[in-house]
Order: sequence, then structure tokens, then C-alpha cells
Amino acid sequence: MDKLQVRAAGPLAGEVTISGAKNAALPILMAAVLAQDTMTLRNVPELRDVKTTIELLRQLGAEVSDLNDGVLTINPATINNYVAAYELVKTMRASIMLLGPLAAKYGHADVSLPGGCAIGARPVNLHIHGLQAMGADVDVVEGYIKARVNGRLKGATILMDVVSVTGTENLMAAAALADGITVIENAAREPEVIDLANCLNAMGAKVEGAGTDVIRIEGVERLHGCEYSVMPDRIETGTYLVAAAATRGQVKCLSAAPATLEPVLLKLEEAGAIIERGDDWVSLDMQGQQPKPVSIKTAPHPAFPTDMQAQFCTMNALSSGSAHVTETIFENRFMHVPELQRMGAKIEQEGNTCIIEGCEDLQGAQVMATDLRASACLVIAGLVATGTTVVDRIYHLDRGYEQIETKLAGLGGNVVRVK
Ligand SMILES: CC(=O)N[C@H]1[C@@H](OP(=O)(O)OP(=O)(O)OC[C@H]2O[C@@H](n3ccc(=O)[nH]c3=O)[C@H](O)[C@@H]2O)O[C@H](CO)[C@@H](O)[C@@H]1O
Ligand SMILES: C=C(OP(=O)(O)O)C(=O)O
Repeated sequence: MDKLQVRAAGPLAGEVTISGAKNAALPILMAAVLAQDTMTLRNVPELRDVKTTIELLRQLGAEVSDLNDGVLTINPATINNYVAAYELVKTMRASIMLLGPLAAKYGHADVSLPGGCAIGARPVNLHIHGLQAMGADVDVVEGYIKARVNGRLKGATILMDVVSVTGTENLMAAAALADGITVIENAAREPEVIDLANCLNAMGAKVEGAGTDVIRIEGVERLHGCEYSVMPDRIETGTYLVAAAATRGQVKCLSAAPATLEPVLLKLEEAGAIIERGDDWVSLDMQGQQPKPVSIKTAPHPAFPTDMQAQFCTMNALSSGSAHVTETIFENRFMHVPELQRMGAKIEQEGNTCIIEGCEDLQGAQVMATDLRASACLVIAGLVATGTTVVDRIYHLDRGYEQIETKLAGLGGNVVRVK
């Protein structure tokens, strides 16, 4: 199993090119199932989750090219199997996003229940209830969600009890082919929901209101293939900005979309960073200063994203004071805290809040990555710690960060992958 060996090498400095967003690419790749003919997707990141999605689509019978310099073609016309099997779904929860498109296009979807993961139970009841409201018969049998539709799904008004990103995306994609109008109330407003809506509209769908909490979809009878470029990854961007802040360095992120990460940029400014932004770039400069502590509370967009919480824990652990970090989205998203404590971080957890006392530096240790963003926060800690940090189980990291060791090395970081 691969590990990352990280050593401090002073402040990070330089430019890094941001990849396409994992959380936009995955729903878009799965929504390709809805098209009549070939989709050409650009800026697709080379990630383990993308490879898993390609494998899932191929198992359905779709003709999918290999990923070449960010370009992927998917011809869904050859799909003849409607089962997303446990073996792949268990490695990637986002596979649930095949449920809506398969049910809408083929009237038949058997998608393995994804199950919980390190950060929480992550139920999918809202995905199921929404499809039922659109007229699908949905049962959970032997670990599989089995959806059957007689004819077309019917447009419906759906109130989401909880704001769910993939729940909104699944139902929005399904509604694109439904008969009539679907209104999703209390919809997620994340930028990735907008990106999926833009792609669906490029395929001929009629989606309005994505990015607000009410999305209206007028179903159409068929969707065609299109060319679409996936938005830049706002969480990858935020991760490199925090890495530079924690090392008291400077970084310019290219091919980024700063407008999608405003809450993170505001908190970095509060930490003392000088942030500059253009349409497709954002830079951070700490001018050699230790970050100031910043309290954060995660919540659905446009509030502070849960996917940046772990990285901010590391930055606060290296700050000049005391901060509170409160997680309100997932019930178990502090698995990185004991690992940071092993590196000398002063963190006390009380329920869903961590109280963090900053210090000048951490000590290198052998640590275990428990999920994607926990892995990133441990790598950032290793960039500042004395001695060597070895981050184990980095298959989590490979799910969502393209070539992290190469990109960090380009900024002067000392990060080596060891087999
Ligand atoms: C592939 C992808 O885009 N993943 C992102 C997506 O995950 P994901 O879409 O799985 O997360 P959700 O937005 O659905 O989860 C938000 C909350 O809703 C709850 N819930 C969700 C669905 C449901 O049917 N019932 C229910 O109770 C969850 O347990 C959680 O407490 O949004 C999360 C929250 O921004 C991010 O951390 C993930 O990176
Ligand atoms: C939690 C995440 O992803 P996923 O929903 O794919 O597990 C993440 O990107 O931080």
C-alpha cells in the first residue's frame, strides 16, 4: 500500500494548476447515461474516483474512452445492463448518482446501497423518496436499491428535508427526462450543482434555478450528447491555499474559480493572508507570518464547506491563538484529530466542536489517513512538522487529489510517495 513521506522544507512558494472538480466530474459522468449519443467531457481530473466511475459506466455497457489529457468520451447508446454492483459502489459512495439517471432513461436501476463511511452514516433516504415522488417503485432488497419505472418518471414537487448535494443532483438529473415539471425545494446550492445543471442544459435539458434553493426542471423526452468542460476544483484550490498559509508561504492557483470559494477566502484573510483574485486565478501570501486563529462552522453552501474543515484544523493547530471548529454536516468528521494530536497538536473535542490551541510547530509521526480530507490535513501538518511524517492509507487521498506529491513538489514541498 502506498504511503506519503513528508518533510518540512520551509514556506511553500510558486504556482500550481488546479484540476477539474471531483464533485462536479462524478455527477456529470454519471448523467452521461441520460444522453442518446456521445458526450465529450473536458477538464476531467485523473483520480481514483473517476477511474471507478469509468469502470461502472463500462460495466453498464457504455463505450468509454480512456482519459486522455483531461478528455473523456462516453457513448451511452450501448448500455444494456442497469446494475451498479457492490464491488465498485463500496469504494465510492458517489455511485448512488447512477440511480436517478438509470431509472429515468431505462426505467430500471439496481444500485448497491453505498453504506456509511469514516465521516458518518450518510443515508440515502432523500434520493429514494424523491424518486418515489416521481412515480418510481423503489425497494431495498439484499443490499440493493431497486428502482422500476413504468413509462416515464412524472414531474413532482419535492421538498428535501435536509440539504443534500448528491440528493439534489440525482433528482435533478432524473427530472430532466421526466414527464412534466419537477420542483426541488430546499435544494443544495453548491457550485457543483450549478455545473451539473449547466451540463444537463447543454444536453438539451430545461433546468432553471440551480444555485438557489428552488430548482425547477421541465422534463424533455430525450437528451443529446454535448461537449462540456468540468469546473475547477474549489476544494483542491482551498487545500493548496491552506498548505501555503500553514507554511507561512505564498501560492498562486491557476485555472481556478475563486468565485466558488468565497467563504474559504474570507477565512484565510481573517487568518492574516493577503488574497488576490482574478477570474480564473487566486493567490495567497502570508508574508512569512504565522496564521492567526480562525473559528469556523461548517454548513451547506454558501457557508463554510465541510470538505475544508480538516485542513483548517491543521492551520489552526499552527496558529498564534485559540479557535473553535464546529462540524454540522457529518456526525463523525473529526477522525483526523487523534492523528494531529499524535503530531503534537493541542486539540480538545467537545461534541461537534474542537477547541484548538495553536503552536509554533508540530512533530513528524506515522499517521493514518481515514478519509480524503483528513489525509490532506495530515500532509499539510507534515509540511511544517519537525522530522518525518509518514501518511499511511493514502488511497483515500488518491480518490480526490490529482498528483498531489508532484504539485506540492512544484511549490517546494518535500513529499515523496513510497510503495
Ligand atoms: C460526491 C460529492 O459531491 N460529495 C460531497 C457531497 O456528499 P453528499 O452529497 O453525500 O452529502 P450530502 O449533502 O448528501 O449530506 C449532507 C447531510 O445530509 C444527510 N443526508 C443526505 C442524504 C440523504 O438522503 N439523507 C440524509 O440525511 C447526510 O447524512 C449529511 O448529514 O456533499 C458533501 C457535503 O457538502 C461533501 O462533503 C461531499 O464531498
Ligand atoms: C467527502 C468527500 O467525498 P465523497 O462524498 O465522495 O465521499 C469529499 O470530497 O471530501
